[in-house]
Amino acid sequence: MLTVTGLSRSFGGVYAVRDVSLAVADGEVCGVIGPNGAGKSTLFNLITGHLEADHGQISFRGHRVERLAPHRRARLGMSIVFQAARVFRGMTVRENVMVGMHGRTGAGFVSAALRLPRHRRDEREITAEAEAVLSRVGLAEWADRPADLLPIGQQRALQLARALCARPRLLLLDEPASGLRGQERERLAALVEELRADGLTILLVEHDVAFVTRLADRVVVLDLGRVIADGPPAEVRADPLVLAAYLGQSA
Ligand SMILES: Nc1ncnc2c1ncn2[C@@H]1O[C@H](COP(=O)(O)OP(=O)(O)OP(=O)(O)O)[C@@H](O)[C@H]1O
Repeated sequence: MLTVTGLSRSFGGVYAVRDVSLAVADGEVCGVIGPNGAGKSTLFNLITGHLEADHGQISFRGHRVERLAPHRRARLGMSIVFQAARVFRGMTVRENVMVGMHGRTGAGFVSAALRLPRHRRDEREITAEAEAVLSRVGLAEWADRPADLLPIGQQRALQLARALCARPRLLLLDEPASGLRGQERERLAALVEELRADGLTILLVEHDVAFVTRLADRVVVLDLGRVIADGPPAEVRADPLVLAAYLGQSA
């Protein structure tokens, strides 16, 4: 699904990501962890196209994408949930999902303004699809509530719903557990597990090691911009290099 080869990016002569290679197989949940400043966010932004690499290649579903703009990578099937993403205030949960879907329908502004039959059909389809995606993330009962009044865990689920509307092949999650407490974190983990069971491929960049090692089939560990371990969670957790990287940080 995704292959990253020899990817590097520096800021002011200091490498944030250095010669990173990794591969994510179809249907896999791949986690990326690492201590503070390891290069996780930089790697995430290089893969999505929000940062440009100095060197290296990124292949996505057989296409070379490292020079493509983010929206063109999205069109190939990458969908992103950003850490800092917000919901639209003053809109309901359902509207929050629908607003991103309008760009995808065939009928344009004129048919919408004149309320032509094609526009009305599109509206019906969009509403039905929004309902489906909200059920998928467990928000169906919240559809008519103002989105900004949802608890943070459900706002995170709403962001996932919006990302799913694009029918992605690869879902990229940037620190999805940040700011979530016990039960909310559990619910998000269950949701990611369901999406995996549906066959979605997921790249999960996350600070919370327990959250990642529980969900991921494979974990890539970064430290100081480099990959220091890559393997099944149990193996990675016992790796002396990984332990040293995290212990070094707490020391
Ligand atoms: N835009 C930037 N300009 C300058 N330096 C940057 C920039 N972005 C990242 N860096 C540096 O690159 C290194 C890696 O940062 P990055 O944010 O990718 O790490 P991280 O693993 O996501 O860290 P954290 O877990 O703390 O969010 C850090 O030393 C950081 O200071």
